Amino acid sequence: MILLKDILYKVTIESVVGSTSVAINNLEFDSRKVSLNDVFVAIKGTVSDGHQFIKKAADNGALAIICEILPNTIVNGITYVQVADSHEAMAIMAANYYNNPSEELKLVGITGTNGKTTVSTLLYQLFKKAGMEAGLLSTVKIMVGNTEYKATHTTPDSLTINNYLREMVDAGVEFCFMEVSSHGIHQKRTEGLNFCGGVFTNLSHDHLDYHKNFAEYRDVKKSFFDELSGKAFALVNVDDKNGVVMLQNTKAKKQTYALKTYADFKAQILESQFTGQLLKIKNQELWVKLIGGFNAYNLLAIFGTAKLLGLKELEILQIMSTLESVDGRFQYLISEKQITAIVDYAHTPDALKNVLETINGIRTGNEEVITVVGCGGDRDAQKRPVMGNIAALLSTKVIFTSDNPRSENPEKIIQQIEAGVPPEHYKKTISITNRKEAIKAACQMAQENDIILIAGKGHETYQEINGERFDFDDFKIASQLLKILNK
Ligand SMILES: CC(=O)N[C@H]1[C@@H](OP(=O)(O)OP(=O)(O)OC[C@H]2O[C@@H](n3ccc(=O)[nH]c3=O)[C@H](O)[C@@H]2O)O[C@H](CO)[C@@H](O)[C@@H]1O[C@H](C)C(=O)N[C@@H](C)C(=O)N[C@H](CCC(=O)O)C(=O)O
Ligand SMILES: Nc1ncnc2c1ncn2[C@@H]1O[C@H](COP(=O)(O)OP(=O)(O)OP(=O)(O)O)[C@@H](O)[C@H]1O
Ligand SMILES: N[C@H](CCC[C@H](N)C(=O)O)C(=O)O
Ligand SMILES: [Mg+2]
Repeated sequence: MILLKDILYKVTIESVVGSTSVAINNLEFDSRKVSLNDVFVAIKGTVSDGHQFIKKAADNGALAIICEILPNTIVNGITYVQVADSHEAMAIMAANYYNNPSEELKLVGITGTNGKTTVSTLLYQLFKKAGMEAGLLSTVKIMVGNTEYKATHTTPDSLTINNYLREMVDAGVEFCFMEVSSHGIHQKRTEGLNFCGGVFTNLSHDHLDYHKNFAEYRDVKKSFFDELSGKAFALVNVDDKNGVVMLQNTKAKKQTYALKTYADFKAQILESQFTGQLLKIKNQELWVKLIGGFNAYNLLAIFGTAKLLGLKELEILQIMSTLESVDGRFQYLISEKQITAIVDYAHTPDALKNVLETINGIRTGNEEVITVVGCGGDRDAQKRPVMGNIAALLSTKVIFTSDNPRSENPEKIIQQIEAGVPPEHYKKTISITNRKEAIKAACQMAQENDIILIAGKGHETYQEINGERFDFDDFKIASQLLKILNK
């Protein structure tokens, strides 16, 4: 039996109407999911305000309402708890409800604009290969040991997080690696969790639709490190100028990694090829299968984290050389006619630039680099012309197309991307709204040894148009088309 007052432990309460010594059933933040004796948390969202659904929750049988503003009508028999911040209250209550699972395993949060999925997934793989029980909360999937669940968010809501963490603890998981998105931090989805470490990958342009400006976006990320405990570690990339910003006010043990500057964990890239790269870490040379300078950073972050979590250096390096790239991250195939098709989740300017620079760095001759790219609808519109510019400057041919248009007009999105193309590069770009047709055109254009980059959707297996999701898989489509076209 769980009492309301037990899950309110550590919540900042402003006032209470009714008794908190009542036995509760579930905790919910969506009135539509409330049933008899549940607790409903009213949250001010980005689209609607949960306070408007308090009556609906009561009608559905809620026993207690947690809210920032008490409703005008108080129903007898329901307990109302007024809190300073519903998001925060829900996260703390969720942790209490599931008996604080984050304190029973080693939880590491990975944040930054790019690289979160890569770093957290590789850490999960590394720890499993080292014989540990591991868990993963990522954009691509959720893993509780070997059991896979579908992910809906990069960082799920606090109830979902704590639910999975409890399942992990019960399954004997010792280490959990989770992505911490800026939306997640801002909406306090990770509040009340006990992190034993935080990792910062990098910070560049994204989500300027949600955050007021870059400074706010940076400060939201920083607040994650501000809240780490003195027992935790904060491992940051100091080649990124915002790395030191993340460490400014943290109580955690400060640790750094870098390729270019002085740091606790350093690496050198000795050689780069299409099939991998040769790295030097701690005077040990190792061949890794992941390519690109950005992956050297990701691998160094993994090395540092694993070391800080107590694994032996040599074992870490041995396992690192066996790690495979994550689904939809520089996933490539070479066709019969020696055309290389690469699918990559680059959906930010920095990621697109890195991936194209990596491709250009390993080109051997005069191959064409044909980029197929778009930008998501209902997301940061400011990044569109910037990505258009990068695609045009770093490719020999570009086909602008749709990503997930969501509720927006796909042609308008493409026009905004095209606005960033310098006039002297107009000739090399075309636009084809239908993504499958765009990939087909790229496959038709490609000749022996050419490289096709299909960017933005990576592992996604759908395309969202007008609120509807259709089956769509960049990698499958490209491989089928290259076969059909006898390329
Ligand atoms: C913009 C955003 O982050 N939205 C998230 C937010 O929803 P919201 O604020 O829009 O909620 P709302 O619809 O306004 O509703 C407010 C409240 O009323 C409640 N409600 C609503 C209707 C009703 O009938 N009854 C009711 O009780 C809702 O349950 C909610 O508690 O809170 C919801 C619950 O946690 C999230 O599912 C939802 O994610 C949406 C689906 C989303 O697309 N989020 C993306 C942008 C996101 O979070 N992305 C980041 C990764 C980004 C990255 O790093 O690249 C992520 O971590 O996934
Ligand atoms: N360390 C890095 N620095 C810059 N770019 C990177 C880095 N790691 C990966 N990328 C690029 O960013 C893309 C997305 O990588 P990944 O999925 O690991 O990032 P993410 O932070 O999880 O993204 P999201 O915010 O969508 O969850 C990759 O496909 C690659 O192009
Ligand atoms: N986590 C990111 C993913 C973007 C992926 C891209 N394919 C798009 O749909 O914009 C977001 O939700 O903003
Ligand atoms: Mg991710």
